[in-house]
Amino acid sequence: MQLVAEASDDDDDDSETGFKLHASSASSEDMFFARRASILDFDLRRHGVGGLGSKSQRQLQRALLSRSFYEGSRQKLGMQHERGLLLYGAPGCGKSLIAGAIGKLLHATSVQYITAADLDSKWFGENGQRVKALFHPGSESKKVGRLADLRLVVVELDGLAGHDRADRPEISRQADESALNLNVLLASLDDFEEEDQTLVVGLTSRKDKIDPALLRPGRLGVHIEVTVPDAAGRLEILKIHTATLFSNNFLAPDVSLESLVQNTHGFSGADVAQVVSGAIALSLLDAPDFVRSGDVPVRFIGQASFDQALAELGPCQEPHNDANKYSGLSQGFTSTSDPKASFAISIFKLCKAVYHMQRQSGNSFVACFRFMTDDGLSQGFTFTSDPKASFPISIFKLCKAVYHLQRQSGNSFVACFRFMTDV
Ligand SMILES: Nc1ncnc2c1ncn2[C@@H]1O[C@H](COP(=O)(O)OP(=O)(O)OP(=O)(O)O)[C@@H](O)[C@H]1O
Repeated sequence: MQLVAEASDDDDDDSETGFKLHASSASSEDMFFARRASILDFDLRRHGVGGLGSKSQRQLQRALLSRSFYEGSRQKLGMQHERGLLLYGAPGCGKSLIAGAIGKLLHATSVQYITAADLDSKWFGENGQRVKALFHPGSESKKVGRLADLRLVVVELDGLAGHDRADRPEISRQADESALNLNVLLASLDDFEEEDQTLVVGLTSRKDKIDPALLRPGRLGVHIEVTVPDAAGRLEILKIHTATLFSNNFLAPDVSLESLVQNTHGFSGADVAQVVSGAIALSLLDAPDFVRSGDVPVRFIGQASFDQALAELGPCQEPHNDANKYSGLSQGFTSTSDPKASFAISIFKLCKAVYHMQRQSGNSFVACFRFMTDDGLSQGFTFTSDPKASFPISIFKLCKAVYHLQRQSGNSFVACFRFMTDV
């Protein structure tokens, strides 16, 4: 467990739970006022999160609104707090970042991150008592009259609350521990009193693996999908990650964020951030004297460094999107097969998507495949269609190659397509 946000240095030690309560120097009234202002004027970009669409922002705003009311006013309105939220979606798209941003936006008194490893190593075998205590520190705040205190508990659910391990005897001990921790988590959420000053945010990249019992209203009842950013989202993320370079005048005039947006289709927020940090590092490596002196001239980082960072990251570094996201994209798309569907169905869906895309974009394509095994992604391959061959021949050859690889590697695949209109 890691305590990542603290409102004040003025701490009271809570020896029962082992966690610290932070006395806020602001009055309850000030805290509610600040919280209300940020909820009403909801914009996660201010807290460093780009690309979260207006629908998801609105959903989040609605879920947090009750936190802006004094207890009495909330009860008069008959409004109930959401006890928990679930942020789910592809890795590296900002789930943890959003959880942290929620903490800032709500002026949370503290934010605690808990992973399955924390629970397994520290609390397993203690009947979950300490885990329960972890979820109920809000009552301590109430006892000492800090009515505006709000704790955010962020739980990494992957590896904790899954139900997929249960039928695999070789990992039954892990499954037992997972089940115990899940039960403790469920019990803790159920024990919440209405006025508890704790909000739980669960994070997962595999919502389908989470026990549905955890996801019902009253537990982690609000589900917000955090998707791979679209072009507008990538621009927001690029702006966020280049803001310091920009304000310190380190970007050369030839840097075009729009061209980076065009060339980062299918990239997660983390990939985009990596392009920016890669460009900074590459331009500094080319000028060791500046590194030695620590005196970097203005307009130092040019488009070439960004292009090089992009080339090093590769066109299919992290194929993230799922099969339904292809429509309306002109540059390419990423498809992930449904692990529950047969291979034939998955490849049929993929071909349908490729076919629709091809009608918009021309004949030639580059396809990059990776196959998923239990251990993660196997190597996969890249396929470039022959510009002289007809589209059906090309897609047939691709399917044949995919079929052969699939026989060696299992059922599921991740495919990343790009269409070349001008070849
Ligand atoms: N939407 C975004 N806006 C701005 N930066 C982002 C965004 N998404 C990712 N990043 C960058 O990538 C980093 C990693 O993102 P984060 O850890 O929040 O992803 P995640 O979805 O929680 O990933 P995982 O599921 O692998 O834990 C962030 O610290 C940030 O630098």
